[in-house]
Amino acid sequence: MNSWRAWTVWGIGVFAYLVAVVQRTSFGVVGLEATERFSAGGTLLSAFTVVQLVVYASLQIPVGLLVDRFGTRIMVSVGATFMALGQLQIAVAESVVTGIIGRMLVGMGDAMTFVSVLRLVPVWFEGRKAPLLSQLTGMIGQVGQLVSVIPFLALMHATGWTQAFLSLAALSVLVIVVVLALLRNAPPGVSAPREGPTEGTREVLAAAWRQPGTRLGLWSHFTVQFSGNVFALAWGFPFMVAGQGYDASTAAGLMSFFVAVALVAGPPMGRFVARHPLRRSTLVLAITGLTAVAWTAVLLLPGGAPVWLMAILVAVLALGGPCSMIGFDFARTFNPSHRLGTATGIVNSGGFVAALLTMFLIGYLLDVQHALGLSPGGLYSLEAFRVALAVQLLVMAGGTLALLGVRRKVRRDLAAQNVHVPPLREVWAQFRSGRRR
Ligand SMILES: NCCCC[C@H](N)C(=O)NCC(=O)O
Repeated sequence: MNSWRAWTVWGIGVFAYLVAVVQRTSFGVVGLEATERFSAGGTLLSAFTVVQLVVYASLQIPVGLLVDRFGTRIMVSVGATFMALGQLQIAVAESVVTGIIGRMLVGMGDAMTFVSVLRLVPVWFEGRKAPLLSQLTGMIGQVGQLVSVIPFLALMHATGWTQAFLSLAALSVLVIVVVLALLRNAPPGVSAPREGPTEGTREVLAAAWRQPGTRLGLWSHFTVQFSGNVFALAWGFPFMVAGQGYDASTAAGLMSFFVAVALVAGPPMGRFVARHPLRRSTLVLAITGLTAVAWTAVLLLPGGAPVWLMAILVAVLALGGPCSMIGFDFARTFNPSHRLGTATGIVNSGGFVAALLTMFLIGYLLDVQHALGLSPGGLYSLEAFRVALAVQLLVMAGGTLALLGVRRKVRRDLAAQNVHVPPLREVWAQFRSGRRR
């Protein structure tokens, strides 16, 4: 454990995840070229993203079950195969239907990667390192977005659509080769997933779900991550440009700021979680509260939000990504290792289901206001956005209530094992008397 071999295995897993993020985000950065190639407008193009996300979210639990049975090596190489085939398909696709099939294949492969890679951490490293390494996995993977925005876009402009997507397919082939050659599910002598207790699929799923810690992870991921996803993947750009009237370069700058904050916030959050495991859900609630306050300020300010206020909102939204990794920490610490993939899959479905639901509700509310003549400024007017985006507060409130309910159950179970979580006011009083002394 913690040997150079562990670091090599983890490094390969992280590389596979980074490549999955490149594949996931590659289509989004070539919107203009895609509009031309598929002769499709904005709504049809957004179908590519939505279909990909639906496939990704719906496969999380099956993938979790499969990784517990077959292990990371097989799942990541099968995932990379799907992504290579998907990008190959996109490279030659000329119609919307064939393009969407390509994105579905990419979504399938992408779905198999993160949950499988995260499973390597507790198997190859000692427990204290796990929160930080999980954060680093998520954080380094996000660099894949930058690979899409900079070298991939440059390649697209230099060589054209087909060559650029063929190169991405080749990148996933490289992942298959490296993973099959060097990645191992577990260190020698440690039981690999399929050698664990042989529970049936239904038993594993039921046991992972019955564990309140898994549900605490699910609701944490659900509540704190979705708003950032909705902003970055769907409505942030139209809201800033069409709703607030920012120019496109300011909006693009704020999007880059989002990625930068998400990258920087990971390690401190990992260290906080390692030091204060009993305060994990409090951190989730605090970031959710900040998100709600920031959205309320941006949506209520008469005459639109100044750029500095939007930057604060963007920074808070970006914290949601690393903070959502706490959900996986709950899955890891409350489940035995042979059920970890399943529990992680359950948790990971939370944020993405919430994001899809909210993206849909926002689009629906914009359409309804327009159809009823309630948005005279147009479909994407600031007034229409104020109402539509406010629906996020309801989704956040629902997630928070569910989180608080299951947290009570988790704390009761902990108390039965003699682990008591001191109330925050007690911790604060101790902290103050310590400082005075
Ligand atoms: N530093 C932000 C990492 C966010 C990771 C995120 N919480 C997540 O759920 N990722 C799943 C995936 O497949 O990317």
